[in-house]
Amino acid sequence: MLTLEALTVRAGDFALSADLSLDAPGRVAVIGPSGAGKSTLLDAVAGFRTPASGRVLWNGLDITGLPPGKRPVATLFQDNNLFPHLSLDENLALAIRPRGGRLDKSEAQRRDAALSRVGLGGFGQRRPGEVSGGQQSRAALARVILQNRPVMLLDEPFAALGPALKAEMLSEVRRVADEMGALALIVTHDPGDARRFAERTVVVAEGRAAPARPTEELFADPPPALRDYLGT
Ligand SMILES: Nc1ncnc2c1ncn2[C@@H]1O[C@H](COP(=O)(O)OP(=O)(O)OP(=O)(O)O)[C@@H](O)[C@H]1O
Repeated sequence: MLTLEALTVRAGDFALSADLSLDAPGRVAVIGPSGAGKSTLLDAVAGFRTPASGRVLWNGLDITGLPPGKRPVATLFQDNNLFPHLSLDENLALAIRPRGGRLDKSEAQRRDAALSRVGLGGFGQRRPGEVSGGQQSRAALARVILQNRPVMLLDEPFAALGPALKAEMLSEVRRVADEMGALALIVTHDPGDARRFAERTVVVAEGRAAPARPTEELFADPPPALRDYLGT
C-alpha cells in the first residue's frame, strides 16, 4: 500500500496537499485540470520533489527521505527518456546495471525476454532514432519491466501517439502491471483512458489530491471540480 500522509508539496508559489492511501496491486488514474499538480504529485512519490511536510509510506515504511533510485518506484516518462546514442539493448542493460558494465548470460536473457514481451524481439541493435515512436514507447515499457519495481508511475506516457496506438499501449501497460502485481499510477487528460485503464481514480484540483474513488462511480457522479474540468 502506498500512503501519502498529510503531505504538502510545494513548487514555487504552488502547494498541493494529499492525504490518501492506494492499495497494491491496482491501477489508478490521476486526472484534473492543467497545472493542478498531477506531475507534482507523481514527483513526490518518485522522490524528484521533497515534501514540505508529511510523509510517503510504502507498506508502512517511511520512504520520504529516500532518493529516487532507492524507492520501490519505476517511472515511464512522456519522452521515454531513452539515451539516443545507445542501442535499445544498451539502454535496457542500464535498467539491470545502472552503473554500466557487461551483462552476464542470464541478465542478457532477461533483457531479451523483456524486449520480446513488448513485441521488440530482434530490435535490440537499433538506436531509439531508428525505431518508430510506438516502438520507443514499447522499449521504455521494457525498461520498466526490467526495473521490476512494485510501483509504476506513468505521466501522460503516450500523449504523442495516435489514438489507436495509445489504446494499444495502455492495454499493454495494463497487462504488464497486472502480471507484475504492481501499483500503476497514470496521469491522463483523457477520461476515456482513465475508464479503460484504471479501477480507481484520484482527482487533483484546487490544491488537493482527493482520495481515490472507483473510476466508474466517479464519472457517473463527478464532484464539482471534475465536472468543471470535463465541461459537463
Ligand atoms: N519549478 C517550478 N517553479 C514554480 N512553479 C512550478 C514549478 N513546477 C511546477 N510549478 C507550478 O506548479 C503547479 C502544478 O504543476 P504540475 O506540473 O504538477 O501540474 P499538472 O497538473 O501536472 O499540469 P499539466 O496537466 O499541465 O501537465 C502549476 O501551477 C505550475 O505552474
